[in-house]
Amino acid sequence: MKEAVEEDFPCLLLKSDLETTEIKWFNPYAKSFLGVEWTSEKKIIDLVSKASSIFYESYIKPILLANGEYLEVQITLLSGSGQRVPAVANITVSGHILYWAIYVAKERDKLYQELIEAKDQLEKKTEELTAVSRRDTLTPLLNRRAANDDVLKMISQSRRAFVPLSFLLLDIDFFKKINDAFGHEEGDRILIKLSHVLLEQVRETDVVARWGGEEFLMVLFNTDIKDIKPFSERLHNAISEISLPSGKPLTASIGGTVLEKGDLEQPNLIAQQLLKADKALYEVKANQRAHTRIYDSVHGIVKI
Ligand SMILES: Nc1nc2c(ncn2[C@@H]2O[C@H](COP(=O)(O)OP(=O)(O)OP(=O)(O)O)[C@@H](O)[C@H]2O)c(=O)[nH]1
Repeated sequence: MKEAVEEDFPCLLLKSDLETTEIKWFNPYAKSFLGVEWTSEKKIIDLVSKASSIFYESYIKPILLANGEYLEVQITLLSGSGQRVPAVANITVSGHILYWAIYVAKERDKLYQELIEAKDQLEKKTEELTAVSRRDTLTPLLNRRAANDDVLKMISQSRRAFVPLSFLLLDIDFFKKINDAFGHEEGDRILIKLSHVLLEQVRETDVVARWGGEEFLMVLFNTDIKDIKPFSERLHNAISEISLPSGKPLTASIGGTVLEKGDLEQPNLIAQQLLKADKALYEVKANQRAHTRIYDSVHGIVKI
């Protein structure tokens, strides 16, 4: 076997002056990689990027003076064609001469880049999957489980600094008749249109979900009984803008309740609030429909 000679080492080997950074010697690999001829004026700072040369002065040099070596330093080389090439250097110092062993880290950086991209894509996919798993299958609204999670967050926020939360259950009037008269597909289209109307009427901090078939849950943040009245009027008006194929307006009934400070200590808080809202909804359905009623712990069920 032939003896190893300078030409055989697949890394850049250099000797340079600690202070002036003048290159005293480099191996043939460095020569062909950098595309430069050796001249006594060549300096390390001519072979690396501007950032690396600043890094050399402010960081590499002091560490070499203190420790006598600096291993696995990341630098950017400038190749003969002016390309920026990531590299890793091991440097030792003897007297005022630095000994550099630099290996090109293009592949490692490519791999690292690919790993970062794969991680980004995974995170994006996870976000997409989470969004899909939170959404109702027909409408753009949250499904029941996601709404439950979000309302629990609203409640814990309210525990930290109390804000009233209004729970409203909305149920389309005579939806069975709509399905029967115009078909299930038309029924689905109405559910979607209504969902958009609900989303338009609430604030970003509110929760709107399809709670079941033709029943929807809205939890309005920082909203008490006096705020529900104008909201409910606006909402009933907006819903009536949805026309059925017969030309008649769509209507819905709403039953609600407001979470009060004292309620926060109760167990099964969401279920408790929904029971109250449901009682109010039952009253609307049993009477005029197309209106809102609120269950209030002091007054019982009140018309809005
Ligand atoms: N098109 C469609 N219909 C649905 C969907 N989910 C539930 N429904 C229908 O909604 C109707 C609900 O009927 P009911 O519970 O009797 O209520 P309603 O006819 O609206 O009567 P009131 O609530 O008393 O005004 C049923 O016919 C269900 O089949 C859905 O995803 N798409």
